[in-house]
Amino acid sequence: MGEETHVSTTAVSPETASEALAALRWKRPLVHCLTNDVVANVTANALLAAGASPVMAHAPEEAAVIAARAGALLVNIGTLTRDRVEVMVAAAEAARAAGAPWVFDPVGVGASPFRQEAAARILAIGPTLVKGNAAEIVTLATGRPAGRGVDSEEGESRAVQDAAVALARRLRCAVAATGRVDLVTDGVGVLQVHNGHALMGRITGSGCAAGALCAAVLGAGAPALAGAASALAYFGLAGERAAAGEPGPGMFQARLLDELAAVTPEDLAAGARITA
Ligand SMILES: Nc1ncnc2c1ncn2[C@@H]1O[C@H](COP(=O)(O)OP(=O)(O)OP(=O)(O)O)[C@@H](O)[C@H]1O
Ligand SMILES: Cc1ncsc1CCO
Ligand SMILES: [Mg+2]
Repeated sequence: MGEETHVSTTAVSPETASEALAALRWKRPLVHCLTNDVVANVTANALLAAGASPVMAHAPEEAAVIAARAGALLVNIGTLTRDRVEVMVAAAEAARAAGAPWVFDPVGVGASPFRQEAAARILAIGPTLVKGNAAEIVTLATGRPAGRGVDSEEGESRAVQDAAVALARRLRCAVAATGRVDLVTDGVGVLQVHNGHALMGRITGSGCAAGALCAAVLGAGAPALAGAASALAYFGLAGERAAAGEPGPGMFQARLLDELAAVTPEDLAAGARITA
């Protein structure tokens, strides 16, 4: 992947992010989450605090029906089982057939061949956005496991950006790689989201909530690239505000929910830091 891959023409203004948040609050999209056992509660609370409407529904009898009726679907493989893979495939196919956006979060994809094979099956259905931490995006792009367990050890590097761009081109979808700076690409343009705080990396489920918030913003009608960058800027700004006074991880998680509810579209217009 050469130097020509970074095209700096895909600017997203703070006003775009602000409008995306206003649309989310106005439309209150139903977000169907097929997510992991660790983060289901905090994900539902994050969506509610943001202004969306969460529903968690894993049963094979109903998952596809609900996915087809929802504003957006989130597929997160954090605590995968063989049965869940089948449910995820059926729900993703239903969302795609209904024309609803769906987000894939490849949690810990490098941890086992089982996860890698499941991810490949799910990706073949054609997500709107793939959102992972840097290690997960590098694993999907190269086929070689990076990172350990569900945590990223991948630094910010040109390699991460090249991996995200290559993956977006191959899948023909948007890709977001989170970390201290989040990278979002559609395979042509690359956006960097500078909002966030180191405490976000010290609580479980911040990446999972980020994926759910991306799904909510896309479910409210935003296009994939600008929508994902807007959602990550919003989440990062809430994290910055929650970190004021340096709380411990427990208080930080509670304050993060409070700030997801408190941040207004005007706050986001003033505080979003997105560069092309
Ligand atoms: N050092 C940091 N500085 C600023 N923001 C951060 C930092 N670390 C993580 N974040 C933010 O936290 C969110 C989650 O990113 P991260 O890459 O830690 O996800 P993850 O590894 O998938 O998390 P998890 O598996 O715990 O859910 C993103 O919105 C990211 O911008
Ligand atoms: C800790 C953990 N293990 C599987 S999923 C998960 C939540 C973070 O993604
Ligand atoms: Mg994650």
